[in-house]
Amino acid sequence: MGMRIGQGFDSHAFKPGVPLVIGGLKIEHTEGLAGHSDGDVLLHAITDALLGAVSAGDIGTFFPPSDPRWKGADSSVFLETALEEVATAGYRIVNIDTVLVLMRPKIVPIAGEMRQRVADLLGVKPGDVGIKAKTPEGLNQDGVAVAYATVLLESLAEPGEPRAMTATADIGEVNEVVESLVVGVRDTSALGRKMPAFDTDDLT
Ligand SMILES: Nc1ccn([C@@H]2O[C@H](COP(=O)(O)O)[C@@H](O)[C@H]2O)c(=O)n1
Ligand SMILES: C[C@@]1(CO)OP(=O)(O)OP(=O)(O)OC[C@H]1O
Repeated sequence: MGMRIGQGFDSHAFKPGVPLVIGGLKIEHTEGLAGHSDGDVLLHAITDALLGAVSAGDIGTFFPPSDPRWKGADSSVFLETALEEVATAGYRIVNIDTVLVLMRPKIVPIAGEMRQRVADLLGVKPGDVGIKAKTPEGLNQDGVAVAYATVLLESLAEPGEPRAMTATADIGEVNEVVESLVVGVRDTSALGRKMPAFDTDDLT
């Protein structure tokens, strides 16, 4: 069975006066994340992990930060495109694991809800989504939220199930091919090459 792995990373600085959105969830907090879009650091990392797994580029190649269409955009739009790329390449998600690195807010109390929301957006079961969080202890990055995502994909074709192959051919063309093969055999002998002689006496 064909498997593919992808990884994604993103970071956004905290900024007062904007809503905090992580993993598609609006979270009650004093600040949000700065960004051209809604700044959803987790969905951006997952989007890149999915695109990377099928070698389809990255979030910026599909949605350049210079394009005004993505100003304030809901990041689930980016995720949808990545999911389409995965499906077009012939894969589906096996599971996804993530790490959020941020000082505040505490993620564990809302991790279950976030897992459900991310699973819904990805079209997978909550049990196939990992949400973990760490503080940026010793990194001097208290004003930043960072996200890492890893995704495992499997081929849509069942193991051992050959891909359907169909072909049509004109009977005239088939006859021509058969004839050319027969002529080819004749030609071989005509070139004077020794043909293996089959003698029943060789069989003991
Ligand atoms: N924003 C965060 C950060 C951490 N947690 C939880 O706290 C645990 C300990 O984190 P350290 O960085 O101090 O090792 C971590 O394992 C999480 O369970 C959190 O919920 N939200
Ligand atoms: C999501 C996009 C969309 O304009 O912009 P941002 O919201 O700034 O997010 P980032 O992860 O910095 O860059 C990727 C961009 O494609």
